[in-house]
Amino acid sequence: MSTSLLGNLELAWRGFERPDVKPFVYGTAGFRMKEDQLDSVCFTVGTIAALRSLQKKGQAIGIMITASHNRAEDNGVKIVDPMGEMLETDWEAIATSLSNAKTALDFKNFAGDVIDRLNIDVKGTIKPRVIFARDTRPSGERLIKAVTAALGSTGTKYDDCGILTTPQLHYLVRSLNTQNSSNPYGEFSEDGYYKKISSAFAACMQYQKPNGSVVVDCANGVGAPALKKLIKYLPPPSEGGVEIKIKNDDIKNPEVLNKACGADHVKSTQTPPSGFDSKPYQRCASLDGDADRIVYYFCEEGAMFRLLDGDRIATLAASFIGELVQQAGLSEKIKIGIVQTAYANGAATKYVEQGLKLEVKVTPTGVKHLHHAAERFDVGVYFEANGHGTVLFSPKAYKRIHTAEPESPRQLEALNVLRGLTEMINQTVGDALSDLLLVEVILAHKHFTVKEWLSTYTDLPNKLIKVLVASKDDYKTVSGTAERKLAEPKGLQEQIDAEVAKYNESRCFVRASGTENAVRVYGEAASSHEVDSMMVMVRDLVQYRSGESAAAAATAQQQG
Ligand SMILES: CC(=O)N[C@H]1[C@@H](OP(=O)(O)O)O[C@H](CO)[C@@H](O)[C@@H]1O
Ligand SMILES: [Mg+2]
Repeated sequence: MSTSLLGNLELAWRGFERPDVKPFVYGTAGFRMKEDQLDSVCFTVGTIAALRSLQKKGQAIGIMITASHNRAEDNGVKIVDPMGEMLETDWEAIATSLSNAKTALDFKNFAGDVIDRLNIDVKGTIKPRVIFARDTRPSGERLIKAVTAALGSTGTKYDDCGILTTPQLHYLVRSLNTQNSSNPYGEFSEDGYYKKISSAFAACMQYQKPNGSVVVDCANGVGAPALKKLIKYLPPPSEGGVEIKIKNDDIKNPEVLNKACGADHVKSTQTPPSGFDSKPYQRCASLDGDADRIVYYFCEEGAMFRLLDGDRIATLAASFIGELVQQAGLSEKIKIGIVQTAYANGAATKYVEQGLKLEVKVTPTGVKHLHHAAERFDVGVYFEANGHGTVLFSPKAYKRIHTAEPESPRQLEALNVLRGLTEMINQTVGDALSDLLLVEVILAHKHFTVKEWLSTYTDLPNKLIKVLVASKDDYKTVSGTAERKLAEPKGLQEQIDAEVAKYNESRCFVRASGTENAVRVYGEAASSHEVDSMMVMVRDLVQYRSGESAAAAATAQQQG
């Protein structure tokens, strides 16, 4: 083991001592918390990225500093693996342990153990390689210093890629690592990203004209400058391009980041961003603060709000790609599947299975789970209901699409659009900008207005609420149920089942959030009235149980 690497880390750690706060955890969204508590965590992440790169024989690892849809006082940091995917689960646990080291010596010893245990060659000639980027939060600039301190101590070669969206950083990691391969993913630069997706968009749109404009709420986040740059590469409306009208693009004032706007606000409140006064049936979309989520929506006459969420984007994409595959004569060779979580509306699942006749897989919450499940299909469409998702083409499907010989002009057209989609859709992670273009291509090809898109199926009335409990860790789900059944607290699931059975077409489940200190309750039923009443009953059951366990814990403490 390299004593100088560990010695350097030990010394440098002293500048980024762990604050005396509750344990850090690398969760579904990496580390996320108040920005003023993150410096030591960022030092840890720099160290982890360097070790991971060494383990991967010098391939580049990515670090993204963002807290997505949270307000500006929060920040977060996550690690991107070599092909642009999320960090492997085993390393999440390593990152968690290392971030909780209380002294420089602990930090050094733990890092040393990881190096020994995983047989990481720190003495050889391979240099670690890391690239990083951040969103528009002011704290990002300070946190980068903690990252670079660790990268410097480990002799890592690094690039500061500046202010980018999360999916752009994922794109860059994969592009850098495939640069000299037979199948380069794209040019390793921000411009390369815009060039790749805009030229693919133009290829997809060569046969169709867009149907009106789209208004895009950028949540006053990094999506705003990125979308402005992207627009410069897209064909202008006068030449058949889509007219994109940008809203909420104030990145100078951190106060307004994600404030009453953005994809998370729109999805969870089921209302437009505040101050939005679009015409009835105007197509609108909202990005989140780091532009990896997108939802669409519109208002009917009388300001009735209609949401077109991740479930809608998934069904739209799967049906369109299915039609193209069939037109191209490839339906025997390319199987399409959809991946959802338990939060997908039951009507969407039914529509996919019975209307589109496609297979649905349901995974636990968290994009990583969906991504891995989608990789098992030839074409895997995955979206969380909140608008995070993408479409994955397997290497086999990619090859078939790119090498098929068309036998008619109709087949040629379908193949050209499919080929465009394989380049335009971000294959590494959900990407709001690439998904925006995807939806625009599909609506143009299908000649769909938002009204027609909405009419493909009718959502079951639903509600998602958050319940604050004494200890969310008491809530454990039964494995293999995609979090739809509780194993603990004992007996609670039976009580919920008895309650839910009183309502029509009802479904309800309870699980601990992976990102917040709370329990989430999701329910749907035949009418809003039934949903409301069922949710109150289930919430009360959870709260009652939580009160009981808090009281039991207090008694145990007193007795102890
Ligand atoms: C119901 C819901 O929307 N949950 C979100 C939320 O996870 P929780 O584990 O539910 O807190 O944050 C995750 C990370 O952004 C996202 O992947 C997920 O979809
Ligand atoms: Mg996000």
